[in-house]
Amino acid sequence: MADQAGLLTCQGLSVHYGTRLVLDGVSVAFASGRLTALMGPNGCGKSTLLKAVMGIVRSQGIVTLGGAPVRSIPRRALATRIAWLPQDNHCPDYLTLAELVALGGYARERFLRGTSDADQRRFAQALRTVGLFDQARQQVNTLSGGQRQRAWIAMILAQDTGVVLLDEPVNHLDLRYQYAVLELIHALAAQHGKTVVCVLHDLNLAAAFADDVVLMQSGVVFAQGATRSVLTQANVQAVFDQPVDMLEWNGRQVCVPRRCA
Ligand SMILES: Nc1ncnc2c1ncn2[C@@H]1O[C@H](COP(=O)(O)OP(=O)(O)OP(=O)(O)O)[C@@H](O)[C@H]1O
Repeated sequence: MADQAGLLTCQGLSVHYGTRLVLDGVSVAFASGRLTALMGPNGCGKSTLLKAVMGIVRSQGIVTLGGAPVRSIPRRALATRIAWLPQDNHCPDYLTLAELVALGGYARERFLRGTSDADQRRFAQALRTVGLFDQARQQVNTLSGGQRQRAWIAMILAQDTGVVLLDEPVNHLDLRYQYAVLELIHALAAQHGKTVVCVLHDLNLAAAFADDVVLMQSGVVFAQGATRSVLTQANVQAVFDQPVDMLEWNGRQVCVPRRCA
């Protein structure tokens, strides 16, 4: 049974940027132990939904975690329960990889105590997991785009929260690391019981790794549920305005876009 403490819900969530409504009454539930892919065309509101959950943008509606309104949770406590990896991440030039990952443990540090041995072990393990342990002393700005992306993922792992929100975490990654990182993200849900929400553009990666899909269009939820029931030819064509074939291969759905010309 899903852990209710990790249940993240949005009820009637709306966001305006200025006078423009970009999220229109979104109601979704993200269960623990499951990897949910948040999908939809560019500009449909995926990042805005994650920002609204984190309270980064002003919203109407209610977000709850474990039944309690997220707004009622103090920011520092929230950082021990929800980790959010935005789409574009920047850090000061001088920061090393080890220092970046250690930032993930900041919310748990106790006043004047610094980091514990257990924290240090967790940071080292996070770096090993993303294959960057040997680069720990290297400055983040000297890493390649893909290595940098893995460094940020290590920071999120070091934060060790029950809920993990990832905005396009496999951007810039080569084929091997797309799969390695998504295996890892899937394991966070499947083996560690975390609630994992991941913005993905690649339908085939979603079909391979996601338990559930929330498919958005123009600020609303077009379909949500088990991956297989959401990633249908009709849904995909309607939302992306692109003819596709959905094939079955090795018990998995494969999306093949059709060339129109
Ligand atoms: N700070 C902002 N001010 C004004 N409009 C914004 C702002 N941030 C996003 N928008 C607009 O809100 C809409 C939703 O943006 P959002 O970034 O949530 O989309 P998305 O689904 O994550 O897109 P993508 O797949 O391209 O990352 C877009 O039309 C975008 O231009």
